[in-house]
Amino acid sequence: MQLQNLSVHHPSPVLERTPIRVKEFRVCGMYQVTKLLGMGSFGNVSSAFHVLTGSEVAIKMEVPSDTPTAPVVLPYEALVYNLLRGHPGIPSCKWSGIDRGSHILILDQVGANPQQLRRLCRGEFSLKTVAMLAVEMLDRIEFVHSRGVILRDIKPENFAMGVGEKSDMVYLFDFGLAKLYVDPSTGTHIPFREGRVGLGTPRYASYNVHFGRAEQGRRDDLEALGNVLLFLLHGRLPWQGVYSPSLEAKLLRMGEMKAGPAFRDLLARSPVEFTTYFDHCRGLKFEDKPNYFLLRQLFGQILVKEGWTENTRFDWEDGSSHKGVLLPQEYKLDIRFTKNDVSTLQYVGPYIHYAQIN
Ligand SMILES: Nc1ncnc2c1ncn2[C@@H]1O[C@H](COP(=O)(O)OP(=O)(O)OP(=O)(O)O)[C@@H](O)[C@H]1O
Repeated sequence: MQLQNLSVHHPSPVLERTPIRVKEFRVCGMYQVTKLLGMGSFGNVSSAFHVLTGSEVAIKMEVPSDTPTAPVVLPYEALVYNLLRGHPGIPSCKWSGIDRGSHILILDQVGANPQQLRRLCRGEFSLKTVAMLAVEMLDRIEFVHSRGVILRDIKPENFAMGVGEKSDMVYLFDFGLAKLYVDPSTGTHIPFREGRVGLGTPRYASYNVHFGRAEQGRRDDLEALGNVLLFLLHGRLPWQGVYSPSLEAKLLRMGEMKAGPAFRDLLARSPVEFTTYFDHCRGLKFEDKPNYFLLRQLFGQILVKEGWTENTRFDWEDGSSHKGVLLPQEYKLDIRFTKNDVSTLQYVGPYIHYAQIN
């Protein structure tokens, strides 16, 4: 297929769905809410635009429960966004506070998450695509860790491509379960605790989490990312859909699978770099700093093995040139270069700008 023929703005027959309408109203007097983007465990996220500038944002709202002791998450998440302010690939927080009794967080909008993009790509991501995403995701996680924060809920749905001019950027968002692993008053690592089970999303959680070694650290975020990448590569993880009479038993069973032959079989069906990746993560002690560079290198190695070289160059109609990899069908995940370094990813294809939930 002629790359020049790809029209980025062609509407998608697959994704042209009727948007879920929410009653139109304004937040903070200036943001006109238009539609629902998603529902989380703590509230709804809606799309809105600024009535003067027209800029589009995502508004996360949490209505406090009637029970006064019930935890409120959004003000806490706003603090984390402030800590992470200014880094590319983290939505910037434009405002947070209380409006008409609801906790509000106004954020940059993000687009399709890897799960949705995988479905767009006929349910299959190439190894190159997974490796390219891995490099970017590792960078986001390293940044968050560098600010003294661990995520504790790494899952595909918490990553997304940007929208508009930022559609070439992998974003990391949703910091509702994030936690400081560095004590700000002493600068020391938080102590290790045992006993609490099941925080985050069990499908991707590190095996430690299943066995009550639940005070998570940087190693657990990275192990969870490894599980996310295996999921994106294979489309399924062996511990999905295990049956157990109780949640506790199920978590234990999943943990056993992550520590046993089911996991080894999965690694045997995956590039050897994944084994090195998990060996590194699981070899870390609680307080150890992961070697992010080594982990990124592993996926760079996969890209080279897959035949991706810096000389694979595509020239585009608008005069730009970049280097990329063809996905199944007409979809293309692309690495765009700035100066002489791999910097961002971009999906270029007829449907891609319609990949947001609307
Ligand atoms: N900045 C954003 N731009 C676009 N959509 C967003 C944005 N933030 C959240 N969403 C959408 O809303 C959904 C729920 O948001 P989020 O994950 O932040 O909420 P949560 O209550 O923490 O949910 P969860 O139970 O998944 O942890 C997301 O999966 C996504 O579809």
